[in-house]
Amino acid sequence: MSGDTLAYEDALRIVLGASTRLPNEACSSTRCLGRVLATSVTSSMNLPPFDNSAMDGFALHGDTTVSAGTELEIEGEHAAGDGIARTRGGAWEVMTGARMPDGLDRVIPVEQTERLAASRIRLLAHVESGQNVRHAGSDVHHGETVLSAGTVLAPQHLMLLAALGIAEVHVAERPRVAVLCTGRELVDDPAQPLAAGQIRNSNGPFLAARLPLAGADVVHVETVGDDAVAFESALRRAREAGAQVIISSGAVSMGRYDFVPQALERIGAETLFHKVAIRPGKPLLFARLPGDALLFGLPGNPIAVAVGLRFFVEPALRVMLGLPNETPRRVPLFNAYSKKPRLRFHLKSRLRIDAQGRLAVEVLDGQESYRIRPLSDANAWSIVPADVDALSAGAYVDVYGPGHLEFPLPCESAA
Ligand SMILES: Nc1nc2c(c(=O)[nH]1)N[C@H]1C(S)=C(S)[C@@H](COP(=O)(O)OP(=O)(O)OC[C@H]3O[C@@H](n4cnc5c(N)ncnc54)[C@H](O)[C@@H]3O)O[C@H]1N2
Ligand code: MOO
Repeated sequence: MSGDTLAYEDALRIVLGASTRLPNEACSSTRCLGRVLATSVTSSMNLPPFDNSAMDGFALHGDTTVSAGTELEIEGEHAAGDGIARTRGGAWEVMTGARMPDGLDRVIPVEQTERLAASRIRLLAHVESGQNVRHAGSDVHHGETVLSAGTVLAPQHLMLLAALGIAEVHVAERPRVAVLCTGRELVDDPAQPLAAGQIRNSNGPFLAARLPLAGADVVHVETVGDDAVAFESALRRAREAGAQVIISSGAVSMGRYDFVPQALERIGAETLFHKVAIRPGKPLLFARLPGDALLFGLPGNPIAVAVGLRFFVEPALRVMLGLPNETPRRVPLFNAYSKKPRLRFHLKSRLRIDAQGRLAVEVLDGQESYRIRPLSDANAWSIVPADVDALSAGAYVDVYGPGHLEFPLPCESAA
């Protein structure tokens, strides 16, 4: 506890303890981008599958070095894609990627040869055994483990799977998540003019856009007014859509219309905590619903929603996906920062390269939880722990990427 409010570390422990690993499923290797590999992948072939030429040139054989000046008959031509060819002791004209004719063990590039007649060459350089040959299995050998469980599949992994002819992999099921935004002030349709007191729903589109990047499948999105009955119906629809995690925004604080805690009590949910010693997002609520779906009641302010997603929901998604807890990067502060003690701060930040080419993190101006403009300039979060009140420029802070599967490397320099 921090004062009478739960410390972030304790709240996180509760979230992790309530989250369970999802089952695995088979996934076509052409459609597995971004999925988390559940079982390691082993190659059942050599890569390259056969000895082949690394150069356009001439394949030949020798017991030792074949010397410059040697003259050879050209027996034939062998291009990438050609099948078996057998030597009678001469040279074969080969193209890059061509299977090495049987019995030949080295390749001399065409520019190191001189054409004497239509079918005769002279070597202009020595050639050693194995020279310019890409041997079978030299990249991946049969039986080798090439990808380990927990790999988040990226395009380079799909390249490897394709090269190895692996059609299907086993991945963790994607957590199914629903998003419910509360507030009668909210307008969903961007074309609808705002009446007095109304605002546009920005939390809904943010969550719906971020969740797939965090490995989740968004199965239901709904906006409801300040109405506990409508909220309970929306919870039912979210669960009917198969949601294992429900994220709500708004109505968890102290106001007259902050009905989420009471609605949860009425449907028999178990509230695991309400209020955490953090800023922003202090009134955050976490509950287990009947039927076991988890509910994250995020405070309505947009940055409280962003922090709730990043530092509470995403750690739960990692457990569900079979990923270990995240380790932050330690990065020096570009600017000094001070705050009041007792709350852990999650700060909209920007990783930058300083004048000496070193990585630094800048805490952006405008940290209030209603200010979304600085979030659009941010590419990272930096953390100032509850027991720290002032940090000077150059002090190291924990830094997290914008999503648990993303870590930015800035390309622009600090002004
Ligand atoms: N007396 C107190 N008042 C407040 C406290 C407190 O401790 N005592 N905590 C403040 C903090 S911190 C936060 S955060 C907010 C959280 O309030 P709620 O979760 O009840 O959220 P709402 O009141 O529904 O909304 C807060 C704010 O966010 C705007 N909002 C809501 N949903 C959306 C959306 N989908 N898109 C864009 N903006 C949204 C809403 O209009 C409000 O301005 O409570 C403080 N008050
Ligand atoms: O938690 Mo609130 O988001 O500080 O405004």
